[in-house]
Amino acid sequence: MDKQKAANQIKALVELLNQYGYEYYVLDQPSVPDAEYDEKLRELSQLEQEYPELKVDDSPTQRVGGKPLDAFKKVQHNVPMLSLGNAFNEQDLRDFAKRASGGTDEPITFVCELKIDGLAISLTYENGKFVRGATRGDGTTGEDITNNLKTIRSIPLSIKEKGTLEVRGEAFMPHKSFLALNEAREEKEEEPFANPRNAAAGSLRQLDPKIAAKRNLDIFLYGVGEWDGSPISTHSERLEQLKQLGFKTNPEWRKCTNIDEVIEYVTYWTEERPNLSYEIDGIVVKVDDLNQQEELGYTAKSPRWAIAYKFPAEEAIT
Ligand SMILES: NC(=O)c1cc2c(N)ncc(C(N)=O)c2s1
Repeated sequence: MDKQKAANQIKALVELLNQYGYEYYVLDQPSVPDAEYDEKLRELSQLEQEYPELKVDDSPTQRVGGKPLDAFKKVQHNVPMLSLGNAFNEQDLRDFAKRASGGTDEPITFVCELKIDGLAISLTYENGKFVRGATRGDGTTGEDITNNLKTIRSIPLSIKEKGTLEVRGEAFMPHKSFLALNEAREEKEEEPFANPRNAAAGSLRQLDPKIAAKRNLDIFLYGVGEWDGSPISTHSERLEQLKQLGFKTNPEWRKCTNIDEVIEYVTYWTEERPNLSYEIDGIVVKVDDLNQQEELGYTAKSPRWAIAYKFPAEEAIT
């Protein structure tokens, strides 16, 4: 095959395989059997071996790349990644809603989302390419873990969005991956991880991306940092936008037109939580309207327009 033909074939295979990967890892609705995916991946790897200079950054063969690092570089978050104030009971939630309405009884629309028990991360895309992934760190300075995040199959290596876009979410280890990992560790007489959150954090702190790649991590995106994207007026529109851009968002979010509906949602998920395939440690409640969020602003370290309801700590099953 001549070089131009190889370049066209590589481009077509990368696009096709990324679409297959999106269907499988983001939508959980594969359109082709695994064998077909594997066959196309083999064809792409062979072409890239024959023409290494034709490799492109968003090729699925580049997910587990990079040599082990000596250390992680520090990175600055231009838009700080803030922590959330906590609520521990119904009254705390009602007090939050009262403050959010400025003490009036004017009804406020909230968005409730599951609080994923993982590691807060930031993903930056430039001209559609995934260029940097970082931990939250202390909110203003995090660590560059790009090579490890590239191994998470539900993170797109390219999106159809020009300019700079920074999205934020939670990387986590699904229950199934956690149980398998601890079983393997016990067989090797290694210390098991105490919980999926520690396992996810430990995996993303690996200096060798080949180890992170084996940990079957996943991610849900739920917000943006730096983005001059199309103007929208609510957080719920933001969640829809993230989904349209090809990001994996958690499907259980719900718009609540008053605090009673928020409490209903919290009650439902307190019961339903054990049936999820991943760990959650609470519910995040946000004011939906972005102008109202701006009016409410921030305390020194948290937004006034959001709160994290924390589930009561589970008694350790002895
Ligand atoms: N610290 C934070 O701001 C957040 C932390 C989390 C989390 N662990 N899970 C979900 C959300 C969400 N859907 O907004 C947030 S927001």
